[in-house]
Amino acid sequence: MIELRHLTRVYAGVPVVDDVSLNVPEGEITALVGTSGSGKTTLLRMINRLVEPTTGQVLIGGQDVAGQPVHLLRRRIGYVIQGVGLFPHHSVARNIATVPRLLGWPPAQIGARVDELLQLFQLDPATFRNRMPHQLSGGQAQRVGVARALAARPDLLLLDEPFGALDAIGRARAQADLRGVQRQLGTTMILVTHDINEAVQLGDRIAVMDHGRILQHDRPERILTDPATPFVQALIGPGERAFHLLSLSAVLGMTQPGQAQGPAIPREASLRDALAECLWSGRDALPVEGGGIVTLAALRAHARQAPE
Ligand SMILES: Nc1ncnc2c1ncn2[C@@H]1O[C@H](COP(=O)(O)OP(=O)(O)OP(=O)(O)O)[C@@H](O)[C@H]1O
Repeated sequence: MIELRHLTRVYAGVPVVDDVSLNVPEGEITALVGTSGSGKTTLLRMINRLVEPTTGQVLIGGQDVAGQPVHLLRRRIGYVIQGVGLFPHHSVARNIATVPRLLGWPPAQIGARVDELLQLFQLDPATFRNRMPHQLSGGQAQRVGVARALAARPDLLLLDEPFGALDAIGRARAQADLRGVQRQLGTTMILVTHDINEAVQLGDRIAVMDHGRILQHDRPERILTDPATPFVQALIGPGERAFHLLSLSAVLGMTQPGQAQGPAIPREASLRDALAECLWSGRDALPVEGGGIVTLAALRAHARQAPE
């Protein structure tokens, strides 16, 4: 567990992070979302001590980070920023191996870890291991950046707008990869984003920030159906709420017995995808791959459902 206790950072007499207390559970992604200048980056950087708090504490596994040598702390905390910052004169493999080398891992173990991570990010090791950063697309470079941050199995991964520079398709792919890798490795992650869509897609929990304070910290479903303040409601965008809710669940959980016409939808597709397909193809029900159907009526009911 990562505990932020009464964290405050003051610049020129103005608190840009203002008495923030937050518990980040292990093994989950917490998305920190808010408008530009709300203090997200400053809050994130106080966790790995790139910014020192004016007052307050950060505890990781019960230990105050203030008492730990910074270079040791940062080896345990991965950090990914927009634009990646890969070392331009080092190969992909050498970039990913940065922290394991610092830690003195045996070369065979480093090589195996590099290949394992490349595979996790769907980059064929034989093709990508020896490439130089300038030979990668933006999306590939971003994935290598995340792989590098994960190489030495950090306790925590901090991500600051990691996909901000990618186009929509690259971003969707990188988000899906990150989600998959997080599920597989169980790494605790804190993700800063100004994109509520990204927060809903990736966050097991979402913390909404405004003017240096956390306005609401909860499961995405709760944030969507029960926004704590008008600001949170405005950030979600009332017109998008139903679609966000549908994007949180898969077709699999909404499948019912029956027959329907036309092409089938994959079981792992989101309910939002199913709705889009119903509207696009003019169907009231879709067959689901592997059996059963999903109906427009069920989708409509789900989009209005308040969480229990
Ligand atoms: N080193 C600094 N000195 C003075 N002011 C700073 C410093 N770093 C950040 N600030 C100010 O603190 C406020 C919060 O900045 P921060 O970068 O944490 O916000 P953010 O929510 O991450 O914004 P963005 O989404 O635009 O990156 C801003 O008003 C910024 O100008």
